[in-house]
Amino acid sequence: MKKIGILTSGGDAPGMNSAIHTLVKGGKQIGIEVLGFNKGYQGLIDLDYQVLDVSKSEAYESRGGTILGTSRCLDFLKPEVRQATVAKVKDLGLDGLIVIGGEGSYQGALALHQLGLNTIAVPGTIDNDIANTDQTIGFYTAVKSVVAMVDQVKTTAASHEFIFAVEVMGRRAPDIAYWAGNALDVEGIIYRPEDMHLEKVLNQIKRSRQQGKNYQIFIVAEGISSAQNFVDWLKPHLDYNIRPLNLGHVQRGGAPAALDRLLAKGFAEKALAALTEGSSGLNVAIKGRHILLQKLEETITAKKELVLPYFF
Ligand SMILES: Nc1ncnc2c1ncn2[C@@H]1O[C@H](COP(=O)(O)OP(=O)(O)OP(=O)(O)O)[C@@H](O)[C@H]1O
Ligand SMILES: O=P(O)(O)OC[C@H]1O[C@](O)(CO)[C@@H](O)[C@@H]1O
Repeated sequence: MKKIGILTSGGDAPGMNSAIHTLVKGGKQIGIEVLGFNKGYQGLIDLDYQVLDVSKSEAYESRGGTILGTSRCLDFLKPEVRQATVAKVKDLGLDGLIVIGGEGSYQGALALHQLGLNTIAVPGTIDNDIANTDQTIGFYTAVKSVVAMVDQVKTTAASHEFIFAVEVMGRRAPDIAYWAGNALDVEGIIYRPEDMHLEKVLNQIKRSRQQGKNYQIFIVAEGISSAQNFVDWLKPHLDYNIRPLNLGHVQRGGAPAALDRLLAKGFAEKALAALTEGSSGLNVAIKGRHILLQKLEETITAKKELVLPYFF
């Protein structure tokens, strides 16, 4: 094996650069050239890449985002585009590819494997929306950011006796809402459709006020409701002021937490070893303290669980 490619796809996630650096450094150590395709699958289609060296990847290793850029590439959804792309990258002499991304990117990685390009996927998304792995790269950092931002809004909430509906990211999975909401002392976490239950929410507010707390926080997973929609729904039934707060893309920013850097390094080492041994159609994952390889086809169809890092 002489030449491999790597790309980041879907939303960026803090820790992607740590994974990239580990792959570049690891590749160098075993004499493999590492091409970084720019802007996700778009770079693969256009053969738009950079030859990565350790001095560059090292400089960005501790930063958020991705030095390769990323995209949501609609062209890659077309089977004929994927087929032509595989032919082109094989002509380029590429022996294999590592895709770092979320659930959608996994679908793309599986398609490439089925077309005969050796491909390994690495879970990189703040959403933690991939089945059969405890965490994805970027998730810890996003939860940490959400907790810090909600802590920050508490003082103004208390001063004005406001209720805040705080919308957090997670299109297909409410993990950020669930973890951050449990880490914080909030009145409610709206992470399932049944949590939009008027009587339950009003009781949560009443109980909190009776206990002497003069502000309330509801964490709302974006897949269930927007902050504004939650406010519009609740406001007619309240005697208190309520405000929407959509935390938005700041959740994807910032430097990766140490745990995300560790995870990224472990994932990248495992993925590189698998690719260089000739494996394909696999993804890396973490279960408990073990980094594992799994079949992409099974991961994509498996049911995603929602769990905290411990059990009560
Ligand atoms: N079914 C599919 N077949 C082939 N490629 C796909 C498929 N679904 C998604 N992709 C490719 O993967 C890209 C990223 O997918 P998507 O936008 O869903 O983000 P993601 O990887 O799930 O990350 P995030 O969780 O951060 O949003 C898409 O833009 C597309 O190029
Ligand atoms: O940046 P975009 O394309 O608006 O995507 C936002 C989506 O990406 C994610 O942040 C995941 O990367 C989701 O939580 C969110 O719904």
